[in-house]
Amino acid sequence: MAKLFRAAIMGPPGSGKGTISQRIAQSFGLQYLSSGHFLREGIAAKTEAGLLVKTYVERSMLVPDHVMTRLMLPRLEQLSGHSWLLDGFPRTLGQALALNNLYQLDLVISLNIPYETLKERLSDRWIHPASGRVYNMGFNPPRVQGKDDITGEPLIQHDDDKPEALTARLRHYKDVAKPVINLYKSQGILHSFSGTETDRIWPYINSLLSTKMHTQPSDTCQAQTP
Ligand SMILES: Nc1nc2c(ncn2[C@@H]2O[C@H](COP(=O)(O)OP(=O)(O)O)[C@@H](O)[C@H]2O)c(=O)[nH]1
Ligand SMILES: Nc1ncnc2c1ncn2[C@@H]1O[C@H](COP(=O)(O)OP(=O)(O)O)[C@@H](O)[C@H]1O
Repeated sequence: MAKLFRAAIMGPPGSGKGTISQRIAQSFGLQYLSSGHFLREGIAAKTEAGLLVKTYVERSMLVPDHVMTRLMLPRLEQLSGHSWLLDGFPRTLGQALALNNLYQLDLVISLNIPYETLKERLSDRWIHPASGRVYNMGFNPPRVQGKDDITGEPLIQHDDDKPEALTARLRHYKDVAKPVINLYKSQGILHSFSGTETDRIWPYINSLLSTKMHTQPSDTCQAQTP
């Protein structure tokens, strides 16, 4: 059997993790798991996990590590036999160490995007809540304004994408992400990308993954894009 490929993508809110993950999933056939989307799905379906995390997610506060690992690690177990890409998990050192005990990641992508760019993008971010598909009125607008391309259902904006919530979110992201980034740097698997446009960063990520996965081919499972 081909060697499985396991990757994670990190970056502040609005840095393009979801956009790039969808491209990676489509191009390379990895299973894509977004922690934020997974949590919101549970909240919408009122599952036990959803009820547990609701107050944290609604206030943009980090869900405690022990809850997060209890939810995410069994999801990864279900993906055994597949190559995967994680977006939004691990977010803290505690989560990274818990993941590390079970899986050795092959690659971590870290996105460095200027603050002004993040602010602009998020004020214009629209989401299809059921699937997690992301739009931006300038960069990738829906075909019909305010409607999801696939289902035609209405798009929404997250409250925590508003500029007043953003500065605190970004500061918090940096503090929490630093030890995680240092861990992956020390393991030699961290690849950082800087810029203001996803379309300019994407060719570099595409080429990195082609090289890495060529020497370490993924399984042939279907991409599961949200
Ligand atoms: N203008 C512009 N918007 C972008 C670019 N890349 C992504 N976006 C949009 O910026 C917003 C944030 O991107 P997203 O992938 O959701 O970021 P995440 O929070 O890191 O997952 C979304 O509305 C995207 O459509 C870009 O290069 N230019
Ligand atoms: N790994 C995680 N650890 C703790 N909380 C998380 C994690 N991933 C997601 N969350 C929760 O879900 C919310 C939404 O996550 P996400 O969609 O990744 O948004 P963002 O990156 O824009 O903050 C976060 O504000 C947080 O409450």
